[in-house]
Amino acid sequence: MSAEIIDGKALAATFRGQIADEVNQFKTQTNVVPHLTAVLVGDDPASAVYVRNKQRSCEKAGIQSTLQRLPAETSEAELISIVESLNTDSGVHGILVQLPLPKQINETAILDVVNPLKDVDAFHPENVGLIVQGRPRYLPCTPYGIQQMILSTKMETAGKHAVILGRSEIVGKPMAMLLIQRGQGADATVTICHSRTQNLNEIVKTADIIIAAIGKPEFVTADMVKPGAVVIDVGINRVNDRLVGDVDFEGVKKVASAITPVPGGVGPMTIAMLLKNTLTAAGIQSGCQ
Ligand SMILES: NC(=O)C1=CN([C@@H]2O[C@H](COP(=O)(O)OP(=O)(O)OC[C@H]3O[C@@H](n4cnc5c(N)ncnc54)[C@H](OP(=O)(O)O)[C@@H]3O)[C@@H](O)[C@H]2O)C=CC1
Ligand SMILES: Nc1nc(=O)c2c([nH]1)NC[C@@H]1CN(c3ccc(C(=O)N[C@@H](CCC(=O)O)C(=O)O)cc3)C=[N+]21
Ligand SMILES: [Mg+2]
Repeated sequence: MSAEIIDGKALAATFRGQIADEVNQFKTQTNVVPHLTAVLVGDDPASAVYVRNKQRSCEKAGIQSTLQRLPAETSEAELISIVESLNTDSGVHGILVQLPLPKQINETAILDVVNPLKDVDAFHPENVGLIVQGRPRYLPCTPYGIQQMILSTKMETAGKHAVILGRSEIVGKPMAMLLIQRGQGADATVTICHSRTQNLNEIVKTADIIIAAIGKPEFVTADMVKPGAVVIDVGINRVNDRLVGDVDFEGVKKVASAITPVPGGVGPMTIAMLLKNTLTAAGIQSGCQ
């Protein structure tokens, strides 16, 4: 038996096509071009991959995209003032500050100053609060994309045990929040594991759905996976100039019922959801929603 490969690249292309149509309609109705500005401080390898693909996808969907590259030595005060000027620039609808930030910059301090209406990552505490309460303004791109991928498998998630590896604000925590909500592609029973978790292998072995987001190449191996589990690989790791996930794909695909590849899995879906959020942001700021 070999797992169904969840083709994130193809699924994302379908979503991007729909979004491009909606962007077109939006432009005709409002004369406004949705505009996303990303800020990249220094150079993180996963961020570099993201930036490249994001720029291209925005262009193809008719969304204007700007990248502000800042040197690794940029101070927290300098970055705050750049974010503040984007906040008040009415031509910019979405602001995305690439994480991780260099050591001298406190990430929370930066995310707190992003205008919540322009926060297409959904990292601002107001947006996080709305997600936790089940009334999201924006859905966090990576978890939202993953939920769409799980939905595409037609697997029932209600009552299933989802084990998330990693507790970051960008993937692990918001993923748990989406999966415990009521409704389609949710209603799961969720466990979050992290670097202090005891008996991690035994916990993972009980999962119907495994979501690996720890940034450790090929950490999840076949012996940790219950036969028939759905395995989502979020990891983006560079190993000898090759992109590998957090899951040992070749081993795990022999026991899982469905699995996402890296590349071509979660990454492209993250970008598709970012485009969707940028269009939503332009709508909110043009009084269309
Ligand atoms: N494809 C996509 O769209 C995206 C991919 N990524 C990728 O996903 C991965 C995770 O990213 P991100 O969430 O930002 O990562 P972080 O580095 O912020 O967090 C990693 C998490 O994994 C936990 N962890 C680390 N080692 C272990 C271990 N041995 N056992 C159990 N838990 C462990 C950490 O625990 P603790 O909290 O205790 O330190 C932490 O909670 C990275 O490879 C990143 O590049 C990220 C975002 C989007
Ligand atoms: N504020 C913020 N928000 C993020 O969502 C965010 C971030 N910072 N920092 C970096 C991580 C990483 N991330 C990726 C998204 C898509 C791909 C992606 O497109 N991956 C392709 C790569 C294809 C290739 O070029 O080889 C794939 O997996 O197929 C990768 C990585 C978003 N992140
Ligand atoms: Mg930092």
